[in-house]
Amino acid sequence: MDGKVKKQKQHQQKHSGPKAEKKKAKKESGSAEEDERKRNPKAFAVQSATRMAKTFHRAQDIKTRKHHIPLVDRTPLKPPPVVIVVVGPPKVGKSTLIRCLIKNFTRQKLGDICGPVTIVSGKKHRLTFVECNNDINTMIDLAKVADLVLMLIDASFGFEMETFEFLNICQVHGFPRIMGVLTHLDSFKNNKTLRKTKKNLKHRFWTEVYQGAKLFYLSGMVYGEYQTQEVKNLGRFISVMKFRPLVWQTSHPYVLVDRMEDLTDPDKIRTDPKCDRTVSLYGYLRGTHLKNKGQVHIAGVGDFQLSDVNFLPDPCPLPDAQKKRALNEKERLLYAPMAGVGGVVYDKDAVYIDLPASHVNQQQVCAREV
Ligand SMILES: Nc1nc2c(ncn2[C@@H]2O[C@H](COP(=O)(O)OP(=O)(O)OP(=O)(O)O)[C@@H](O)[C@H]2O)c(=O)[nH]1
Repeated sequence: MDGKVKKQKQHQQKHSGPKAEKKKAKKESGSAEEDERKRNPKAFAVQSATRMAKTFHRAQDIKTRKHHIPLVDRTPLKPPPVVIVVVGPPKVGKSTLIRCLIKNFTRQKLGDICGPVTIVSGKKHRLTFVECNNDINTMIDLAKVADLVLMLIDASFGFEMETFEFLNICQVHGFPRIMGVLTHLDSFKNNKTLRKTKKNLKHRFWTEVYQGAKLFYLSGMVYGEYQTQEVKNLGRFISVMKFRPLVWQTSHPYVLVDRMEDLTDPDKIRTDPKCDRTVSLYGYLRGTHLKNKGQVHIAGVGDFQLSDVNFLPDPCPLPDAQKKRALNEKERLLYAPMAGVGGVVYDKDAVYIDLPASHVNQQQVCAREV
């Protein structure tokens, strides 16, 4: 061979003649698919009735899911943080899970979980974690305001009364989104039992919540924390989740108080410990507009009249709009005033800045030098 490759003749499409006309007619009628079905009926026949039923059900499910009555989206441009309530029987791992999720999002370690903890989890997302105590009043209050419920279940024990109680309470004001989390999976030594338990609990959970409800598995602990990858997956799932506003939540103004300040004169309290107190409550306003001087109900306390409503700077602001994918360290904010972290605390008349111990020492040294 002399190295030259002979060029193949290219296919020339016919534009005239009987074949071309036939093709053109076929194209215009658009019955190619019909034709195929006729020509090869076996390929399009139902192979398995079960699979066919499943496909049909799935298609119908997706169709009906779209049939929701459209709701007016009243959320402001910068929506308040999403409320995530962590529920479960005692010692199931609620505090551990919140601590791990906070560490996953903000890279900060929190000691005690006390009151709501708000974090910036993404460019447009903020989350508020609340641990639900196992008394009926807390459950009722939190079921109303929850956007997402993380329902912790001790796999070595199974479902407990607290879980069912909370589920029943949830039905009153509209069901928030519920996600199950199985813990204590490391107590199973036998793989077969573990698989069986997981399956049983999953089906039980589906019966209680809805078919196909998401259930996460936390398969063990490393140095007192859940496995990083599992927590990361759970965090990712939470932060991209979409929430359908519940009717109760969109028709009422409500505040999940994350900080309280007693403004009563200490002298007055000393002389009469049961005197009327003046308190200021802080929190993000959710739902509808809150009227100044209006009547409010404080859960577990009673009905009161507001003396004043004020806007305060956002203690946990979203990052400024910038074109980048992830948050930087400065933007991963954490606000948990009841747990005593967060750095900056806004009061009615003052701003407190928490300085770490090392910082304080440095300043004192500087002052002495001066
Ligand atoms: N082996 C094992 N231990 C766990 C697991 N989850 C939690 N624990 C342990 O269970 C204990 C209780 O965890 P917490 O996070 O304090 O549980 P809690 O639900 O907040 O408890 P209360 O606030 O008292 O209701 C801790 O010592 C954890 O180390 C798990 O998956 N496996």
